[in-house]
Amino acid sequence: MTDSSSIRFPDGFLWGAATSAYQVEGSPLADGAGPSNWHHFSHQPDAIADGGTGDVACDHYRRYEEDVALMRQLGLQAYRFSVSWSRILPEGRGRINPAGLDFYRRLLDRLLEAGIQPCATLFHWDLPQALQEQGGWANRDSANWFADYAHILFRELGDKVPLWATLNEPWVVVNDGYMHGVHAPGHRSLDEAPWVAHNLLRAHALGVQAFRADGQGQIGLVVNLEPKYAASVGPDDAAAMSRAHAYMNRWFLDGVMLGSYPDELAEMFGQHWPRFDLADMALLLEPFDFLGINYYTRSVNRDAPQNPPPHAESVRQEGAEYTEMGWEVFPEGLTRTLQWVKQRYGDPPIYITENGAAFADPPAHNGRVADPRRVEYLRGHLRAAHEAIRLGVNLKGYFAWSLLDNFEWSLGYAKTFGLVQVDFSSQRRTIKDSGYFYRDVIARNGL
Ligand SMILES: OC[C@@H]1[C@@H](O)[C@H](O)[C@@H](O)c2[nH]c(CCc3ccccc3)c[n+]21
Repeated sequence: MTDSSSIRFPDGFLWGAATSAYQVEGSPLADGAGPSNWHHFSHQPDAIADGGTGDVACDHYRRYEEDVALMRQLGLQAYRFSVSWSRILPEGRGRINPAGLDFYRRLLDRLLEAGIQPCATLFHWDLPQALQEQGGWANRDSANWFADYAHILFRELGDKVPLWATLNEPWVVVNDGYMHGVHAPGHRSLDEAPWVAHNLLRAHALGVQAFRADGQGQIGLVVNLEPKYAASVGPDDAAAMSRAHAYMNRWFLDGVMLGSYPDELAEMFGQHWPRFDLADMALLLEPFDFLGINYYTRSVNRDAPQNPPPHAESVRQEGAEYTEMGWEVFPEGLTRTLQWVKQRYGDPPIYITENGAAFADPPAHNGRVADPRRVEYLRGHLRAAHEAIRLGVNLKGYFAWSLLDNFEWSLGYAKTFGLVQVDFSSQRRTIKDSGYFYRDVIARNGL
């Protein structure tokens, strides 16, 4: 039963949609670009579920003008995208590739002409392969490599970008790339993971300092958060929930907002947990302007001592609705998560920088794609976001994930999140019903 009462968001609330470079651009080596670690990883046998790679993706590198026209059709006020580091710096540092900068200048000019606010993420997982080969984020120098890259973007593109984010979801880089090995670089190392997390946050802080020196606009950090519940009232499951909460939700935010890491992490990593310099922890506290929160689902946890940290596993909920990712549809978790951030971290300005769902959409028919489950997912989560605003959360905007069906990392192209369907054999775009629903939400500034 959908609640039919109408709701209105505050004046000036920012409505957008999001993508990332490796997932939509294609042409990974065009015009002097260097390979990223995701280019390298996706070409490894069996790395990607359907054997997909980002070689073509949505061909956005060449079709960006058509895609900006789609954004206008949807009435987007903002567009969140990421910059491919290895287009700008083919070897990750040193020599700049002017053609790489020129692509993003063209994209930014089209967006500004269309009255769409660019929101640029500096790093959305695609590290230059040349830097991966020097240890990547496990190398303490990675923070400086990132700061130099950031400085170039602020200098070259800064006058066209009002909203910047340093990193997208450091937790996923650590968990999927260094703990479970299912994302680039495909490592499984309890010794590397804590250092990778730490160097990512050092990079974020040095990036913010570079921004303060010569950036314009606002800069933030984007994290994925998921409220954790206990599968039973027993102490073991409660402890598992607490470990899972520390591991996903508190690790990075405590680092940059409180200057410390949760004690549970040292406990669960044991002798693999390093001793971090106090000077480093002070650097992490470099203040930034907003928090980007990516919300999709919650998880219900039980104790799993045999698992790597956080020694927990999620339990499927009988009778609940799930997306194609196996993620429970749980909009109330968004309200709860936003309230938790407000209370724990001092009421920072927040953007929902990603929210969306993968459902098995039908092929386009007569120029239409019926995706009612995605419409209901978005409706429910927009209501939850509005409830958080009513409860006093300083929520400034919302970006739907994603503008386009795209490359869903290790799952390839089968999982579709787009407001717009992409037929990858023809590259034809078709706005789905959820895209038209979202267009109307933006036009009404509410439901
Ligand atoms: O999975 C959908 C999207 C990705 O396509 C985005 O690139 C990424 O920013 C993103 N993060 C999340 C939530 C965190 C997560 C990512 C991957 C696997 C499990 C959880 C969901 N998504």
